Amino acid sequence: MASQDRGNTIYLTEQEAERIRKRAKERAEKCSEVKNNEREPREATPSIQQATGASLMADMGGAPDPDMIQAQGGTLPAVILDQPYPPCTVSLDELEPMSITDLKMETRHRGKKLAIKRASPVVGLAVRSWCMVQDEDGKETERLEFGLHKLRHAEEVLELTKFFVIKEPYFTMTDQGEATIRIDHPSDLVSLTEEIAENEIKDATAAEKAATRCKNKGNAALKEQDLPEAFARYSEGLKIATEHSISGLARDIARNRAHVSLLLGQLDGVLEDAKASLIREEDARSKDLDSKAYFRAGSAAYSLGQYPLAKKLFEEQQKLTPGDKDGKTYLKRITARQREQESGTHDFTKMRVNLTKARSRVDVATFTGNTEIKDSNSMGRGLFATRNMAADELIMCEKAFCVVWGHDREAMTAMTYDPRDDRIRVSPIGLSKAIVQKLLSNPSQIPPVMQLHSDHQRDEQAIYSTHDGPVVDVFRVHDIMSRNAFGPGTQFGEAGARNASTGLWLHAAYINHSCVPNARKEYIGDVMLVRATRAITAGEQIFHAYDQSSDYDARRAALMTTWGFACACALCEAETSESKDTRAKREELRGEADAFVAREHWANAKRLSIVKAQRLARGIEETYSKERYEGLPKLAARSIQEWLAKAKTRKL
Ligand SMILES: C[S@@+](CC[C@H](N)C(=O)[O-])C[C@H]1O[C@@H](n2cnc3c(N)ncnc32)[C@H](O)[C@@H]1O
Repeated sequence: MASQDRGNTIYLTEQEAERIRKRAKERAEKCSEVKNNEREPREATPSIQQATGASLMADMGGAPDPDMIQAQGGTLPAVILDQPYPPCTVSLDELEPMSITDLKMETRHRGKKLAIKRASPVVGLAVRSWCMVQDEDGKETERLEFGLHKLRHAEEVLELTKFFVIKEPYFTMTDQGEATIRIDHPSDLVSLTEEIAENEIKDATAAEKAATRCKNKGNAALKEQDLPEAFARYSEGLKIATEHSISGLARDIARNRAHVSLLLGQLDGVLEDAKASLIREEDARSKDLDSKAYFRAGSAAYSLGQYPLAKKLFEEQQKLTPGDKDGKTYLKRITARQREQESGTHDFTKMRVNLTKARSRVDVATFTGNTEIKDSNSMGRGLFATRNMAADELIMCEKAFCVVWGHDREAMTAMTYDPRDDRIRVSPIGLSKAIVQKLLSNPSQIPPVMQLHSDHQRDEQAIYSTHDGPVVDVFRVHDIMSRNAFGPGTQFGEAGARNASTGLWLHAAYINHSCVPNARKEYIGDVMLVRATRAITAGEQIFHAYDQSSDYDARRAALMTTWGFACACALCEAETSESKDTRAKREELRGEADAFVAREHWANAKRLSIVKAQRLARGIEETYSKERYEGLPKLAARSIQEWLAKAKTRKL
């Protein structure tokens, strides 16, 4: 079995594919057999010993990983999506406590919460991690598994602390038939990172001492570059200081936390904390501190692409510390971004020149002014032109919401099996991990991402946050990524299906496919440019080609597997109405022509080669009926025609 990965191919033999399907089926059967059964108690000591041994092995890189499979040329993870379920959307204080002994097999314990402590080291595997956990009193032991989204700020969540509360725990089975509590949605696991017990804080003086201790610990962690720890300590201190109305200290901690959040890419939080930290007094020190807060908030607004807000914040900063050079530089950049955003007049040459592997994320504004999103009938929503555009004109240009480059550590490709349609696909799961992380860090971005198309719509009312933080449905992110991600190509030389670069562009995601498109995509780093391939009139729908293969069967199969639709464009209609033999003959000739192009470089072409190329081109063209293909592209002849055009420009 071959699976297409946007140009590259990963092969999975029929036997391997069958093994994945069988594993999924057997697990589903076992789960339904044991549904609602009582949990079988575990013995603490051997369970913990087993996890400790497995963790050691994993750290040494020698632990057997049941998720890894052998595919063409090496191993890669196989992820069975199982039946997706939604994340918990209520706050901890609305859930009823339960204990490990209350767990029922194959059950999502709705309305319940389970407080646990980690009782073993974490076994960190490629896709999921697991460990042993116990009730708070240590009497019952159970296995806990965290799925694909197990990391936060590149660290194992299960290792960040020892104490957790699981919201609406899901008790199920591993593929190997072992009982386990399973976390898929990161928001279903609340880490209790607080170090100071509430009963230690007896009065305002004790509260001030405790909050100051947290602040100092946060500062020390920041010095050590341990940002998650600094964030946790500042958060704890801020909570104590706010609850006890110690306003000066609360402002100091909020200002420091804004700095850490900026470094962690938690931009929404920077804006909130920086605002909360403002002193608004006239003395020099207060002005200086407020200037810092405005600078942090302005930087966050800039990174979020909120240029009018960023401008306002940097102007405030300049009032407090007139002439500050860094603030001034930002104001200049904001003016440039606003111009780009309004008019689409970007300096693409400069963008290209400044692009490097290390600086692949380009500092430019998104421009969408020539387009609008509207209903596109059978294709769902689509992108439409709001004015006439000439051939080659820029229709839109957009900075990626998220890109994972092949050379990034996060790049990870897996074979995913989806029991909902029984298909095995090559999935850039590194991208869905990165999207989930970005959404958890920036909850304001959750609605625009969740509004994107997916085949599996949920009808329940979407809730994107609780008192415990943002809620991200990871199954939905996976479904959305599967239908909306594109590859920005091999701009930095990396190649291969295993580490292909992929990204998500939120506005361009509304562009539908046609095999006879009126637009083409180009990339400069993480920026997608969409240009008209012919004149476009206002009101016309914009189309680009998701798949450009000239092989009718391969193209239609890829459109169905990767994108879930059967194309009904004029070219597909023409090809569908032809006989199989005609299409097969054309494919054979295209194969010959492509081999010729690969063999003979146009720059060295002799007269004889040109004659041969002309014959090949003619042969392909003759397979196209004149009437049927009137005004339609002859895709199979594309590469040989391009070769001929280039060869003829040379003087022979
Ligand atoms: C990237 S999204 C495009 C925007 C999408 N139509 C929407 O409503 O958000 C890709 C999905 O759009 C639909 N689509 C795109 N081109 C199509 C076409 N030519 N015919 C039918 N459906 C199409 C398919 O459902 C596909 O998975």
